Order: sequence, then structure tokens, then C-alpha cells
Amino acid sequence: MDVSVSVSVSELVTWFTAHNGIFDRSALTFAQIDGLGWGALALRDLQQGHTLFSIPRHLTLSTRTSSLPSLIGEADWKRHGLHIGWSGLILCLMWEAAQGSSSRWSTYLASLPITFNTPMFWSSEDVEQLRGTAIIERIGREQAENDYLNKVVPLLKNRTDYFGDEHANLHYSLEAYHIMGSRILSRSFQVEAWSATYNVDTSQTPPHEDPEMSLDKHSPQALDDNSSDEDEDKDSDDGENDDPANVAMVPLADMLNARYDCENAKLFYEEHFLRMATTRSIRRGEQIWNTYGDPPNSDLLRRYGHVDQVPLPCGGSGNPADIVEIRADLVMSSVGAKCLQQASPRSSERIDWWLEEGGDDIFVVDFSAELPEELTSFVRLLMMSDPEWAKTKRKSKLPKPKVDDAVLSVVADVLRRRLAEYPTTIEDDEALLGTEKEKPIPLNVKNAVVVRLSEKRILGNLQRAVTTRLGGDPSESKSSVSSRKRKADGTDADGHRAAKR
Ligand SMILES: C[S@@+](CC[C@H](N)C(=O)[O-])C[C@H]1O[C@@H](n2cnc3c(N)ncnc32)[C@H](O)[C@@H]1O
Repeated sequence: MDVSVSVSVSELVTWFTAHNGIFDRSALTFAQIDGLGWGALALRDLQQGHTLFSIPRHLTLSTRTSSLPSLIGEADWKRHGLHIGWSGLILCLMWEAAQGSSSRWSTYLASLPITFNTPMFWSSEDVEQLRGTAIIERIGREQAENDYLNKVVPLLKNRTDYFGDEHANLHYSLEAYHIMGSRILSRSFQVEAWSATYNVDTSQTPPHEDPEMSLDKHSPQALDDNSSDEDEDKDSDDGENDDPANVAMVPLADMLNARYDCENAKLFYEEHFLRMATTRSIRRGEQIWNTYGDPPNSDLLRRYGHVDQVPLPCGGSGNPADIVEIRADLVMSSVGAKCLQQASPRSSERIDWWLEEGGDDIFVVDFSAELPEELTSFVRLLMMSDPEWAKTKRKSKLPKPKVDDAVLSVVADVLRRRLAEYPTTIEDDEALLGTEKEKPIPLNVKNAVVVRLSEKRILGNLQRAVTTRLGGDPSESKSSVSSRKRKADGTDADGHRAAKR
């Protein structure tokens, strides 16, 4: 990701402190870090619990703090659907940028990146490298364009009192819409409403250093103090599950990079300030890392434009949080091929029932090489005889996730089909990465290869376990392909987070 150079970091920090931001200049500095863009470095040894900087809530940029929604009026804002999804916040960012120096955030906005390494901006040839991963269908470029055309453009045309003829202006172009949307995707936090009694012109009591205060577990897109665990599993980048008014740009907090399991600082939410504080001791010269929630590389690439490669427990490097998604329709095809009598249309009634009972239409496999219980249960549902199905329906209980050879044989077929969805084999990708030193690979292609290779390895691990079990290898214990139960909080037994969809 390139960073706009129209404002220097020192200008940004000066702007921040001039607006009541508190910044410990003796503790950290921002610097360009090879391959990561800007990042924060410790200037001296820091203890756990040290406050690095504090952002006054009025300096966060959201539909609550921008004046645009109230200027337009609630009725018109809602009539154009700007209270749903991110289009309202994107328009606020465009509006604030268009106000130039009269906007409170002009210096901040001028410091933000204008180019991104996310697939949203890739050529179609590069996107093709992602075939087989779940990224392609989630890039969201078309949806963003629809929102722009159907929500934003009509408002620009209807409210010339505020926008004049400016909809033809670069500040309100489709390209600007994508840039602002990508800034939100890679840098925003979840910040819930707070008491509006705060006076932005009076200096506030400095924030307390209370390590027990609530903290952001998932920043950017972090959650505010009174969010429940249930909320944490909601996707915040599809704009549908969360209140978009809670999505906010948080100056300076969004300058911190993240890497799997490296987090040493977090944002703590206090009444009038958001406080960035260390969560571990940090040595002088070390990078200060925030957390993005340690998502799989597919999500990292889609939202942030990079991938994590750290040492894996099983050897080599990669992202231990990687997962592969298997669609229910693929499972249905395999069951249909194995047990012709169960093919649709009869299975469609069972699918509807499965979804009504809370079953998902995506099954998630990770590095554990264990079958997800939901997948086993789903295969059993599709394979049952009509009398068994009638009984299951009557009892309103999902089938027990019991693994037997019939289930394994379907799963083996599912895995074979799933692996065939990628454009290349594991060996092709390993060869490509293996010769990278002699033949450098363009960044987008390399990132795509890292994502798909890891996914194929995960599928390959499970495939080997299933084949061994089917072949009756006595050295393989039955548990090697036992079903893995995901806990209700969306994590599995090892605490890995379930796929966000
Ligand atoms: C919240 S911003 C962090 C500040 C950013 N580096 C900048 O220059 O403004 C998130 C972006 O930083 C970059 N980034 C963060 N962590 C990274 C990492 N571990 N490896 C590579 N890039 C990273 C990605 O471009 C990501 O979209």
C-alpha cells in the first residue's frame, strides 16, 4: 500500500495534538517499514500498560462526528439509504475531503493512502490467480458500484444546495468512492456512541491508565466496550450486521501494523478518549503491533492487501489461522454422485430444513485435519433413507456427527472436487515460490499463491487423513479424522476463530 505524501507524519502528529490528542513523543515514532508502509516503533523500552497516545472521541471520523448527515437531514439521508451499509460513511469522507482546510480532518485525510494492494484494485488476470479461494466472490467491487450509483449519485444530484455541480468533481467520483471505501475497510474501528456532553474546545482530564478498561479485540474494526462476544462474530465489512454509525476512522490508531500473534498494543475505550496502550513490554527499536483479529490470509489479503507468513507449528511458514471453506452445494454434488437415490429435488427439502435449524451452508476446515462436525452431520442428513429423514424431521434434531466409511467416502470426493477448483496444484505453487529468488513474482500473484497454496495444504492434510482411515491403516487412530466441534462463540477447541462470511 502506498501512502499519500501530501502530509508528513510530523504534520499529522502536530494536527493531532492541536486537536487535544495526547501523544507521547518520548515513547514512539512513526517510520516507513520495508514492505509494511508506515508503522510505529518504540523509542525506548516500554512497560506493559504504557499509554502511547490518546484520541479524543471528537477526532474520530464517522457519520456521528461528520456534520454532513445533519446538514442533509435525517429524512433525506434515510430516503437515499445512506444509513445502511458503508455508503453514508464513504460519502462523509468524500464530503470532508471536499471541504479542504475547513474540515476538522483535512490534515488526517491528506495523510491517508490512495493506492491499495487489495484484490479490489487488481487486474482480472491477477484476480484469476485467486480462483478456488473464497476471496473472489467477496471482493465487492460491483456492490460498491451499485451503492454509488443508486444511493450516492441521486443524493449528489438532489442536493445541489450542498454539492453544487460537484458530483462531476473528482472528490465525488466513483474512484474516490472506492478509495474511501478501501480506507474504511483497512483502517476503521468499531466505536459505539458515547455521551455527547463532551466539549471539543475544552481540554479534558488526561485519560486514566486503567488496564482493566475495555479494549479492542479486533482492531481495526475493533469492538467497543459493551459489545458482546456474540457481536464479535459479526462481519463488520459487509455493512449489514453492524450499525454503520459505529464504524469510525481513528487517526493515529490506524498507523499501527499487525502480524499474527504479535500484538503488543491495543486501543482501550474510555469515556472521552480512545487510548492506545501497550499490552506487553516492548524493547526500544521494536515495532508496536496492533491486532486485526488474526484472520486467515484470505481475509487479510481481501481487506488489508497483505498476507502473514510466520513459522507454522507443522514446519514451514504461513498463517496458522488459515482456513478453507467448503460450500454445501459441493457436498450435495458428491452425495448425489455417491448415492443417486438421494439426489435433488428430494434433497432440497432437507437443505431448507438444515438451514432453518441453524445449519450453515459453508463448512470450514483448518490445519487440524479434523472433519468439522457440521460437515459430517450434513453428509449424514443428505444420505439418510426416507424413513430416517422423516424421524429426524419429527424430532427436529440435526443428525449426530458420527464418522463412518460412507461419510468418509463422500468427504474424500468432496475434497477431490474442492481441490480441483484451484487453477494449479500444490506442486505447481511450490515450484513457483521455490524459484522466486531467481524469477521474482509480482506481489499480487505472490500473495494469491500464498493464500491458495495454504488452502490446498489444509485440504491435502484432511484428504490424507481420510484416505488413510478409509484404507484402514492401523497406524492411524480413529481420532485423526474425528469430527471437530466448533464452540458456540465461533471458535473451535483450540480457540481459532471461525470463518467470517
Ligand atoms: C491500519 S493500516 C497500518 C498503517 C499502514 N502501514 C500505513 O502505511 O498507513 C493497515 C495497512 O498496513 C499494511 N500492513 C499492516 N500490517 C502489515 C503486515 N504485517 N505486512 C504487510 N503490510 C501490513 C497493509 O497495507 C494494511 O492495509
